[in-house]
Amino acid sequence: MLSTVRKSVLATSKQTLLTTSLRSGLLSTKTPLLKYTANAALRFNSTFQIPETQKGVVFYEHDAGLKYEDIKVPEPKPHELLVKVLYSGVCHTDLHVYKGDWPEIKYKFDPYLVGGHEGAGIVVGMGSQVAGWKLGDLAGIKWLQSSCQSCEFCETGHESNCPEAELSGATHNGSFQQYATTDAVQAAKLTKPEELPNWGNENFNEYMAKVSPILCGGLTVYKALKASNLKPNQWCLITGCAGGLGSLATQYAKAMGFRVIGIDSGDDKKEFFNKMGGEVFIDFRKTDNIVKDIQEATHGGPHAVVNLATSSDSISLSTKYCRTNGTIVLVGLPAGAVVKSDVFDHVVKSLKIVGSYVGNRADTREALEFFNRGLVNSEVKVVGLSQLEQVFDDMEQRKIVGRVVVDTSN
Ligand SMILES: NC(=O)c1ccc[n+]([C@@H]2O[C@H](COP(=O)([O-])OP(=O)(O)OC[C@H]3O[C@@H](n4cnc5c(N)ncnc54)[C@H](O)[C@@H]3O)[C@@H](O)[C@H]2O)c1
Ligand SMILES: CCCCCCO
Ligand SMILES: [Zn+2]
Ligand SMILES: [Zn+2]
Repeated sequence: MLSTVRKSVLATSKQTLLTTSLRSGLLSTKTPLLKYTANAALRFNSTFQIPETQKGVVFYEHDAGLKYEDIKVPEPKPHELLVKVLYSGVCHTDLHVYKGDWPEIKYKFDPYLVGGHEGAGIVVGMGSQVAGWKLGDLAGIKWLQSSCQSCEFCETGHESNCPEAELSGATHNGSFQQYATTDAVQAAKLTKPEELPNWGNENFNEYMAKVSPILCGGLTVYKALKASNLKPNQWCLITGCAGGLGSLATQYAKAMGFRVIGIDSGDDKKEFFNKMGGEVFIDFRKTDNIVKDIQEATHGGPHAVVNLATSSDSISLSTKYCRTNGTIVLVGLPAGAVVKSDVFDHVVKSLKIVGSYVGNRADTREALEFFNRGLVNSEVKVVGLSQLEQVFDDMEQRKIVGRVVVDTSN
C-alpha cells in the first residue's frame, strides 16, 4: 500500500507498568485506568504491516458527540510521515476545538475531524520526499502540523505564527487515532528510551505515555517561561497550576531556578502542586483577598505570571497582583477571553503583557531535553482512547489533576 514502506526490525520488550493510582486525584472513579501493556504486540512485528482501517475518535460537528469508530488509515503525502500513534496527551485545547470555542480557526471536517496534538508513536511509513527520518524512528505529533517555511515568521523561528500554519487536530486530523500522518519537518524527534540512562528500553511504554504531554503542554510552558523575563530565585505565579500545563509549568519553572506560587482549587490539586515542587498554593475558592494573599506570600507580587487557567477573569486579575516591572504571559485560551488592565496602574508599574503560542522546533528539542534528563516528569493517567468523551467531561468539570493520556490500543 505504501510504496516506501521498507522492512525494519524494531525489537523491544513488552512491559507492564502499573498506572498511578486514583489516589492522587485523577479521573473520576468511573474511568477505568489501564496498565502500560498497550501496543506491545506492534513492536514485535519484524515488518510494519499497515492495516487498511483503524480505530479513531472523530466528530462530525462541534459539540455534538464523539464517535469511537473504524476509519481509514491515511496515506502519507510526499512530505509526510505515517506514525503508529501509541499514546496521546489530552490538552484542554482539544476540548476547546471539539466545542468550537474559537471561531477564528478554519476547522477541517472531511467529513469528520480527528482531534489530538500530543501524539507519541513509531514511524511506520513515509512519503517519497521525506528526509532525515527512517522507519522505526520515534516521532511526536504537535499542534503545529506544518508551515510555509518561506514567510518572515517561518524564516525567523516563529513558525507557529505562519499565516499558512496547519494545526494537528484542528485543520489536519490529529493523534486521537491509531495511525496519523504528520509533516516530517515539524514532527518532533523523540529519543529512544534505550538511549537514555534514566529510562532504558524496559520502560518503553511508560516513556511513550509520559513524553506525549511534553509535545504541547511541556513545550508551551517552557516557551512561556522563556518569555517571562524571570531570573533565578524570582517568583513565578502560575494560574491553573495543577492542570495539564500548570503541573508541567511548575516543574519547568523549578528546573529553571524560579520560585513557584500557584493558583488553582481543591485539596487534591494543592497536594499535586506541592508534589510537583510548588512552594505556595492559593485556592481561588478559599481566599477573600487573593491580591493581598499573593503579594504577602511573594513580598510584593510575582515577578512574572504565566496565565494557564481556563478562566477569563483570572487573566485580568493578574494585572492587579503582578509585581512592578513584572511580565504577564498570556497562554490559557478560555472562549472569548479579554484581558482588562487599568492603564494608569499598568504604566506606573511598567507592566509587560505578552502572548505566548506553543514553541518552535528548537524549543521542542529543549523542552524534551528537560524531560529526557529527568528534570521534568509528566505525571500522567492513562485511559483508553475509547474513553475520550469521559476525559472531556472530567476536564470540563475541572476534575483532572495533571495530564490524561489516551492509549490508542483500546
Ligand atoms: N497558548 C498556547 O500555545 C497554548 C498551548 C496549550 C494549551 N493552551 C491553553 O491553555 C489552557 C490550559 O490547558 P490545560 O490542558 O492545562 O487545561 P487543564 O484543564 O488541564 O487545566 C486548567 C486548570 O485551570 C484551573 N482553573 C480553572 N479556573 C481557574 C481559576 N479561576 N484560577 C486558577 N485556576 C483555574 C483548573 O482547575 C485546571 O486545573 C487551555 O485554555 C488551552 O487551550 C494554550
Ligand atoms: C490558538 C490555539 C492554541 C492552542 C495551542 C495547542 O494547545
Ligand atoms: Zn495543546
Ligand atoms: Zn510561514
